[in-house]
Amino acid sequence: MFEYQEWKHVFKLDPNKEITPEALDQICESGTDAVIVGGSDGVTIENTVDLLSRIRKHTVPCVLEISNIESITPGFDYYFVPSVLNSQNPDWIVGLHKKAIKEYGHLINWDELVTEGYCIVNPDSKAAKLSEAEADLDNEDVLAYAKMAEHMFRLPIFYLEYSGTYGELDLVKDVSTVLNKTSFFYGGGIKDKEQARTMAQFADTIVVGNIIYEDLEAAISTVKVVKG
Ligand SMILES: CC(C)=CCC/C(C)=C/CC/C(C)=C/CC/C(C)=C/CC/C(C)=C/CC/C(C)=C/CC/C(C)=C/COP(=O)(O)OP(=O)(O)O
Ligand SMILES: O=P(O)(O)OC[C@@H](O)CO
Ligand SMILES: [Mg+2]
Repeated sequence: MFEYQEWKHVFKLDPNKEITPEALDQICESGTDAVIVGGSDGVTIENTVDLLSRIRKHTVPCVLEISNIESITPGFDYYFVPSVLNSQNPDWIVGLHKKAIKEYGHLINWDELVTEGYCIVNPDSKAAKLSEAEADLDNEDVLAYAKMAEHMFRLPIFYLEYSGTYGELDLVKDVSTVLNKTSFFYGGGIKDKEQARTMAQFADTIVVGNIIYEDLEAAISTVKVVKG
């Protein structure tokens, strides 16, 4: 399956973290719909190309989630570009994007570029700090961002980012009811199959990240409950 709108489960691998060849084989052959390569710090062209070349031994679709201009490299199936809707600094919403497009616009295959409307709701996460997100939001704020993503900006993806901590189910449920055309990605704190199953009831796609590096077996177990 290649179309990201159909993905139910994805793993996010951090180029700045070590993963053994055996663990990477298990992730890529797990039955997940795709592997996203991305992280908020220490992402370089070297560790990105290294991880891409290792993942490419497998057939799983592979996405670069761009966190800085310097580590963009050809060879991914898609380029996911975050725009942090709740950032207080326009650089993280459109500013860095304008700079990148001015410089590399002629190289962009627009069919491979997919914009993610990020709403970062864990104020302690690295991503929130880096992108200067106003993350202490109430549920109505988050729902407003979700509606904005779909109806105003017509973004392909709304990404509710709890990075590092498990989210509030009622909010995830409510977000799912306001999104129809925009795909709803949920990420943050999924550590076992029960948590994966719960969030996958409401999100179109769940993103499993850090647990890969803490408990590989638990990470792998999140695939089957979501994909069947
Ligand atoms: C040659 C070639 C292939 C050309 C292609 C050209 C192309 C695709 C150009 C792209 C143009 C473009 C629009 C680029 C955007 C540039 C850019 C830098 C945008 C900013 C992105 C952004 C807002 C980043 C903020 C941080 C963020 C939201 C990162 C996402 C990843 C994330 C949340 C990871 C989780 O954090 P983690 O590191 O795992 O944290 P822990 O360590 O705590 O777990
Ligand atoms: O690492 P975790 O907490 O699983 O979060 C996944 C992803 O949303 C991070 O960008
Ligand atoms: Mg992480």
